[in-house]
Amino acid sequence: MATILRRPHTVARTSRHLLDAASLSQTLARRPASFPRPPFAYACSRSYATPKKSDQKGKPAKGTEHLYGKSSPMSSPQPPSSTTPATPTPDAAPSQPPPTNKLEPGMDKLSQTEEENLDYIIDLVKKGMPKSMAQELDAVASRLKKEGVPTEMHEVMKEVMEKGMSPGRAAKLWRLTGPLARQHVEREKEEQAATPQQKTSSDPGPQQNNIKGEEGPRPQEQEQQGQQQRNSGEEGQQKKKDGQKKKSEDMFANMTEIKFDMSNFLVSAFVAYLLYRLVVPTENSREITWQEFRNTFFDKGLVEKLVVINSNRVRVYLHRESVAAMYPESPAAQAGFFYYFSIGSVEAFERRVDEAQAELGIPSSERIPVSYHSETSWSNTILAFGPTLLFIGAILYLSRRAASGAGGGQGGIFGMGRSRAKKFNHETDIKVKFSDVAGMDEAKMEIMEFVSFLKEPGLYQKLGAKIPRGAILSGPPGTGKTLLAKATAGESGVPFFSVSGSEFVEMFVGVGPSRVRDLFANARKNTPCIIFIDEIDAIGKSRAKQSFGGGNDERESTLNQILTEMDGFNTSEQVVVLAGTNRADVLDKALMRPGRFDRHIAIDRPTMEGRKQIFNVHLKKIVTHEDLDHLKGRLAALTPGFSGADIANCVNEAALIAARTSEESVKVTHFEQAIERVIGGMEKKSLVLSPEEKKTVAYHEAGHAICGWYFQYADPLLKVSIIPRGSGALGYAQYLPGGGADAVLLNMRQMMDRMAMTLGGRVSEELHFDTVTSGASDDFNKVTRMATAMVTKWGMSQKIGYIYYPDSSESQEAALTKPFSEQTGRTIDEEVKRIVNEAYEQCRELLVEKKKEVGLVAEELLAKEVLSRDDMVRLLGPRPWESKGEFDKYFGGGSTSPKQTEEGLGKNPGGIGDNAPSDAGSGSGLPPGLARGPDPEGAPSLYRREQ
Ligand SMILES: Nc1ncnc2c1ncn2[C@@H]1O[C@H](COP(=O)(O)OP(=O)(O)OP(=O)(O)O)[C@@H](O)[C@H]1O
Repeated sequence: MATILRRPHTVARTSRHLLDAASLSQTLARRPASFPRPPFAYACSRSYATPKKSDQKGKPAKGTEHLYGKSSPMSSPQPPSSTTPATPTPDAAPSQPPPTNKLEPGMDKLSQTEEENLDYIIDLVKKGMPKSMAQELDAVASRLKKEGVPTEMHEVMKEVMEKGMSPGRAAKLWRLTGPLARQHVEREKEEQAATPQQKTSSDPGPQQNNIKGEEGPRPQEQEQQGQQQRNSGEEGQQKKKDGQKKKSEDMFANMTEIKFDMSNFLVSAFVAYLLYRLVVPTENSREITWQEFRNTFFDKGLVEKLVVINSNRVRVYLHRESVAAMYPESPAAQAGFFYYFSIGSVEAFERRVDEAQAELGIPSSERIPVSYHSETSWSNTILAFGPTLLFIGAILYLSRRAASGAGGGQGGIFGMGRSRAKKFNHETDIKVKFSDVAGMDEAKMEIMEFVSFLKEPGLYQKLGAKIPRGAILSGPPGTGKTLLAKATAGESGVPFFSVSGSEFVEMFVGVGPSRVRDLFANARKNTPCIIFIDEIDAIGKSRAKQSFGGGNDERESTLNQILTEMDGFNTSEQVVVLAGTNRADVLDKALMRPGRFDRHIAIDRPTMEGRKQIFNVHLKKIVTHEDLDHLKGRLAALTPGFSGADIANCVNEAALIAARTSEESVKVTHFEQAIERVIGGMEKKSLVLSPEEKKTVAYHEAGHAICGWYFQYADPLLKVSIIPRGSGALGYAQYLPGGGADAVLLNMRQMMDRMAMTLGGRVSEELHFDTVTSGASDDFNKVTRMATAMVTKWGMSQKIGYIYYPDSSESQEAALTKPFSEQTGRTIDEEVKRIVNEAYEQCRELLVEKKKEVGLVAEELLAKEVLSRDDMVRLLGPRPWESKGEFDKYFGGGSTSPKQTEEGLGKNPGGIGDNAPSDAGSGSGLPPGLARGPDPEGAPSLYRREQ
């Protein structure tokens, strides 16, 4: 016992084993609760009881044998041999054994039954334990037997035995175990102090065994033993006294150390037992039927009383002593075991009981008492409290997390207010350098200044120059804004905090500003450093615009906090704030003023040269044996309007396609397939067109192709296909934009040719079929938008003149009221119609003239599904107009004359049926900013800036 007490870890292990033992429910469930039967005489059995037949003893009542298989309600499974109690005899005295020890006042000796129960439980939990621990448990049991238990505890135990466990009784027992445990410890210590010699005796007690068995003696005990051996030898009396003094000090230390653990141990043992009883609830009760109840107990006069519980169950209280005498093997003879049966209604039950008693002729004075109880089961209680407990648990968990994570006032409730910014360590995480960012030389130049500021701040400060606080990088998605910011951190060798604007926005008020504060506080601790706020428009939208329709206070205060933090920077604090956005136009002006985001760096989609460089960066990462110079030029020419991210995606797609066909290296065809996929979407093999539909698509695409081939300012065709792609695009035609030349302006002729080419599909349908289809709606959309822009924005209509009318996407006023009068509106309509009609006439004229060629191309398309530029040259001869830019260099001949003009044209996948919102719809002739998907034209960039 003492050794358990000295070792908290041993106790912990013991407790764990107890719990383990309790969870062995499968095995244990089959074990009966073999509480010994109370050895009372069965004198209480009623006189009207059915005469006992000796041959019936221990057997089930007639007709009920089958109910329990081999066992009957009367039979009990084999109790554990170690605890099988002696069969009580009717005349056995129920009294306690004569006391051998004098008990302390307030202590009760355990009765024989209780001692046997204790032995049984100890046996139960000892299963699977190391021997040493089992011995410890035995020691606990023997002490309990020897010294008894407090009277109060004893009474509660009796109640539990009789009435079962209840939360109130459990709490009482819990409360009483603590003092008992302490008392045991003190006794143990006293005994050890009184008989020191016993420790060194040749017959070690269980405690000593435990020490050796587990871990060997502790240094203190080794010392004690050594000292005692010396004492028994020639050492003097003084040494002996010293040794004893030291030992008692040690004991005292141990005693104070283990008090808590001992009570823990007892409590755990108790809880383990409770758990066991919870897990194996059937051990104490068993359901029977009314017939079994009647035949086995009622008719034999064994029933003491009946308790109706919750109006649906009846608990049967038996005369245990009589049951034990009649059925010695039955669990019903054990204290605390009850049979119960279910009833439909209380009235029916009462009637049945009355009838049964009347049948047996029981006089009314001796009728079996029936009482009524309502009980809440433990499981119900747990279920009822479950949600509340879960809730409290969740709150505790969250608040602990907040307390541990916040590390101070910044955390706010549950750490909500802490910044979500990811910190990249400059030494390990940021490997990006400016050399990884291809193209955008001007942007790099501008941002380079921040690098030199972070590297050599003195250079600027000594001249009195104020260091710029930050820069906004704006541009379409995927153009490398984040990459550039990372490269800036990589080059300057400082930590980099990256956060998205949307991460400041939360449903709780005050979280946004709190996160901003936290972010900047973190940054200040790590100076010099760079903060990058991506998608800053999520919080930095113009406050004036937000207020329209209610506004958003939370977002506004987050923005205000950013402004304040940026103002609050000390000029010598080397924190640079970079922000990325796709919509610089919607940002609040206050963000852009000097002293905050001083610089505005626009990053546009890459030019031909930029694309070449980006391809160069990404091609290095994959295996290809192509001539890199030629390849990157060709691919750059094929991908006008692609952003850096599109290019990275294309290269990766190409590698995937090559891998799918188990190629050794990635070839040009793989890249071209990848580009087609990025532009037009996946081929839709599942979409099977009828022959008529296919013919219509072929003539539609042929119409576009012929226009592109013969109009001087239209885009030269590169490829045309009638394999459906993406969502809704039935045909697909790829045009080459001015040989890759990055044109920045579109003149009126180009626009007219583009519009005429876009209408080529429908005109071809009209010329070759009786009727037309719905597939050209997207073409009309593009043409209309371009014609409208010509009239309302580009001053290309004499009737409207040189006036700019913003559309609804550009200004809120325009969204509410048209910026022109009714009269002007009508004139605009007329002018748009006129321009579209002119384009139509131009197209029709050409296609009537080239009707034969349209037929040729369409038939070839029907046969081959895909036509390349070479096929077109084969069918139609060389294109009558010269190629532009580096077209011939990358795509071979096909044109008749040398370079002539510098124009930017786009691919036009505006095939029939691509009215659906597909990427393939990023068609020709769209005014800047109106195209969807990868912008096909280099040209419109100028217009975008003007808008
Ligand atoms: N100039 C470039 N050079 C090399 N790779 C680039 C370039 N631009 C973009 N990329 C590639 O595109 C990927 C995405 O770029 P990034 O995340 O920087 O775009 P972004 O402009 O920040 O986009 P968003 O506006 O959607 O946040 C990069 O990881 C890189 O692989």
